[in-house]
Amino acid sequence: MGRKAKFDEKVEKKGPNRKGKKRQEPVFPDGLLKKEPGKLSHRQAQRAKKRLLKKEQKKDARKAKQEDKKAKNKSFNEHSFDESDKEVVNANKKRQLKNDNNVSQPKPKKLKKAEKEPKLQLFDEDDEPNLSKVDKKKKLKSKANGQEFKVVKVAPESKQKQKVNSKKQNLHTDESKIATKKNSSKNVSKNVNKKTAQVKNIMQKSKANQKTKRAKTNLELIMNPDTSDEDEDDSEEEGGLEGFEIGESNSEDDLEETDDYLVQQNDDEDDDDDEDDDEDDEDEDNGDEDEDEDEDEDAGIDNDEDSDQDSDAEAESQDSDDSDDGDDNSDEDEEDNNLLPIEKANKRLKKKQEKERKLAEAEMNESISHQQIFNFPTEEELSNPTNLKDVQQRIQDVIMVLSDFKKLRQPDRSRSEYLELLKTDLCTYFSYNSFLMEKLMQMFPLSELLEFLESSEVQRPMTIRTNTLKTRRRDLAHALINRGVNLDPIGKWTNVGLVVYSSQVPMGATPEYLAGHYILQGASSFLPVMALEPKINERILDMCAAPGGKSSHIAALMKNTGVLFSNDVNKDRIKAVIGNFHRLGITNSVICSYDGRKLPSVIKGFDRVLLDAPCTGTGVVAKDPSVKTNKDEVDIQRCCTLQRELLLAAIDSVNARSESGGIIVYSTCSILPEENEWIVDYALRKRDVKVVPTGLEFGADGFTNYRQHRFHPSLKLTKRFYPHMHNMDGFYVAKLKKFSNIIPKQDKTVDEDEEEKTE
Ligand SMILES: C[S@@+](CC[C@H](N)C(=O)[O-])C[C@H]1O[C@@H](n2cnc3c(N)ncnc32)[C@H](O)[C@@H]1O
Repeated sequence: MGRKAKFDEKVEKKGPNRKGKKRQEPVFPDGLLKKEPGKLSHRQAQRAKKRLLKKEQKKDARKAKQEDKKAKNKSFNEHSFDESDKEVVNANKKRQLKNDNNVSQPKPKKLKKAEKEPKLQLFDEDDEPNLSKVDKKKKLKSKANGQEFKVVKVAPESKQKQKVNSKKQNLHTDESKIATKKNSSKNVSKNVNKKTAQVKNIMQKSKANQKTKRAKTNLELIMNPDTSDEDEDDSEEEGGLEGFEIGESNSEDDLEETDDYLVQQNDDEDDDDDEDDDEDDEDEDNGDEDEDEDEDEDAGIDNDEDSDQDSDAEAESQDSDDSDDGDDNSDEDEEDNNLLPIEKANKRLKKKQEKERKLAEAEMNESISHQQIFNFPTEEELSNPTNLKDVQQRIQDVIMVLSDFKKLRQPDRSRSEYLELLKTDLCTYFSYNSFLMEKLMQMFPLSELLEFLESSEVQRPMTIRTNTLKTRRRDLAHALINRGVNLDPIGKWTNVGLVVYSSQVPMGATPEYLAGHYILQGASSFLPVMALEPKINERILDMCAAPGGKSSHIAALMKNTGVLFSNDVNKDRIKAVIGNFHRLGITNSVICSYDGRKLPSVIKGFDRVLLDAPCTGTGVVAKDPSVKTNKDEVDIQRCCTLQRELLLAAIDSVNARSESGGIIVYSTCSILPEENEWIVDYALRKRDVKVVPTGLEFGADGFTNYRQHRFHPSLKLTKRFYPHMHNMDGFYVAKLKKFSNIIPKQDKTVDEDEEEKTE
């Protein structure tokens, strides 16, 4: 229950409406209600008085300044001014004074400069060769300060007002800015000679320009009579009127030319960069005149300048690599003062892009010209050891020549000579023996060969496989992360693999490892077992199992059911299988040590067989760099023969009538076709088997053509994996399905042919 408010008429009601109702009509003194029109209140009168006073002071100061300046410039002006035009003329003089600052001692100096045209063209380089860009910028700033310092004394205004006026002035000059920008891009590419010609033109045009300039001044004054001289500085810096001050005329002219002139002027602006420089130079001279200027005003301007300098400095730091642009930049910086920050940034970005484009072009041209002059090394040069950098360069050069052999070859050199030179250099650079390098050169296009060789130098990322007999990947990952292991799933293609980026503990000694929750295994080693697709309760043979990585994976997929025969001819290596199986909790296996070739005579009838055959290991050179140098033709031949025999034995061990299987997977960690497609192609001819898809979702297709050899088209279904393509060890996987247990009659001549082929 809420409490009821007690009504009391004496208590004043609250709330806007009630209050409004109750409030009496306001009573004002007579003076306020019956105010005489035009009569100001005391306060208003005071303000007006103040304003008037201030205006008077300003006017006086301006006049004093103008007179002072007039006196100074009298000697340079041929025309006298009418007293009746004093106001306008004074304003014109203000502008003229500023312009005069740009062209110190205007007429004589400028004429002198104009006479020395070549010097004008190379202002910064010739006159100030030792000035860095920063120095030049500083100098420009000091010039700018000088100008504004003087100007402020003529028309003292508060900093705020100056800013407002400056904005007004900017608006006023927007038209000219647009014209300038439209034309500046066209004009950037005009060369220094043109500028010289323009200086001459300037001399000729000066009279007309002077008229127009003054007309513009008048227009500005009409539109914005309070505009400070600082604003005028801005507009003139932008409009680039300086180049036209050489003319002598100060006479009053029509305003009609103004707009046209402004566009014309802006057209010319960029071309007159060097002239601007000269005038800046002269400004500096003028700066001396202004040293006695008003300190306060100067400080105000300086603050503005500081902010400009800050933004300039920032822009400069962004664009520091443009520092060699020298005088062009200085001019543009000055011009940039009138641009919005975004416009400045855009301008600089464009400039930078243009510079980068030119650099790239130059680099390309250099590279082409370098290539064009690539000389085949002499015998002496070849026999003398060169440094690796030179070898690397020569590799690139030769690859370039071979890529456009007709055009870039040396007429007296054959393609095979270039290839031989390339092989020698590749062997030197990557430390391969000549035989293996030749094999690789036969396999890959040259550009890909380089990629392969380079990636084969890099260790693959460490990967582990979760032992699903003991744990789940998520739990394992959690446990390892808690131990400071930085890891991720390998990829979508496996749900048991983890890639280890870094670890605070040795990955082969964590409690999880010792407990058998995972095994260290390269990602490529997952692939043959995935292709095998072991099923529970099957009889599976791993013919070459040691040290047991793939075998344990098979056991895990069989979920410790059925029987897994893990065989390896090497009894020492078999010990590693035993150790691993104990650790991983594998209980469905028989570990044996037979020569795989003889196994079918001992045991057969398997649902599936994995033959992870002994090979040259050309896919794992990052792991075992000795492969690069210690494998020769004999090794390959020996491997191939063994691989052929082992594969036939593997096929013979499988029961073609297996309900769930009849599958053979052949794999190697070699990328040589002799050890892969060649072997499978042989088996296709020897046994009643067919190549079936591996079921692996990635990998390059197996070869069907290799040099002069043609393999069965189904070999396309086999898969190749490369370090440079898949970021894993080089690997080969083929999956076969056996259709009959009948072994076709042996044809000895075919075997002999095969051996000849290998040779
Ligand atoms: C590439 S390794 C096998 C690696 C194994 N699959 C694994 O994942 O840990 C090749 C193995 O074949 C074995 N081997 C070589 N000749 C053999 C043969 N005639 N019979 C059986 N095994 C053989 C080697 O001892 C070697 O352990």
